[in-house]
Amino acid sequence: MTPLLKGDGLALVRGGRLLFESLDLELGHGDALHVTGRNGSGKSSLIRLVAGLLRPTAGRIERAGAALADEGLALDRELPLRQALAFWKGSRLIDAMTAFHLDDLADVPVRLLSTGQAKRARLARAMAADAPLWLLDEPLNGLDRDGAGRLDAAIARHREAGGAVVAASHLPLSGNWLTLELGQ
Ligand SMILES: Nc1ncnc2c1ncn2[C@@H]1O[C@H](COP(=O)(O)OP(=O)(O)OP(=O)(O)O)[C@@H](O)[C@H]1O
Repeated sequence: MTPLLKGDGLALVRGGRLLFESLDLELGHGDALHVTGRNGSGKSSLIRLVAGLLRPTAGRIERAGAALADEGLALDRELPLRQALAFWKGSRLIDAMTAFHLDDLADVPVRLLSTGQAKRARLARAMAADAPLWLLDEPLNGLDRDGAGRLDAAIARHREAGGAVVAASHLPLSGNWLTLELGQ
C-alpha cells in the first residue's frame, strides 16, 4: 500500500543551523509519529516541512493530503465559531465540533475564546478537513484533562480509520507511537 508520508534523506537548515540531515520517514495507514527534542531542535520546523510550508535543504518528500494544527488560528476572529470553522468547508465539521465539545460555543465570536477553547477549535478545524495525514504541533498545549482525552480519542479514531499522524510534543502522548528525537 502507498505510504501516507515518505521522506528520503531529508535535511533542513534554518537560521544558518543544520536542524537535521539524512532523515528518512515513512508512515502508513494507522501509523503515528511522536517528534520530541529540546527547545529549538526543529520539531515545529519538521512539521512545517511535512506540511509543505518549508522546503527541505536536501532530500525528497511525498505525502497524502494533510491537515495542519499549529499555533496559527486560521479562523476569522470576528465570526461566530461555527461560521469561522465552516470557512474550511470540512465535510466533518459537525462531528469535529462535537468531538472537541465546541457545540455550546458555536455562536461565540472566535476572538472571545479562551486559550484552551481556541486550541480545541484549531484541532477541530484540522479534523474537519478529513485529510488522511494530521500534522499536530504541540497539540496538548492549553488543553485541560477533558480536552486531552478528546484529542486522544480523535487520534485513535483517525488511526483506526486508516489515517496517520505526526505530532510534535514535549508531553507524553497516549497510545502506540513511533518516536523520533531531534537534536541528539
Ligand atoms: N522563521 C525562522 N527563520 C529562521 N530560523 C528560524 C525560524 N523559525 C525558527 N527558526 C530556527 O529554527 C530552529 C528550530 O526551531 P523550531 O521552532 O523548529 O524548534 P522546536 O523544536 O519546535 O522548538 P520548541 O521546543 O521551542 O517549540 C531554531 O534554532 C529557531 O531559531
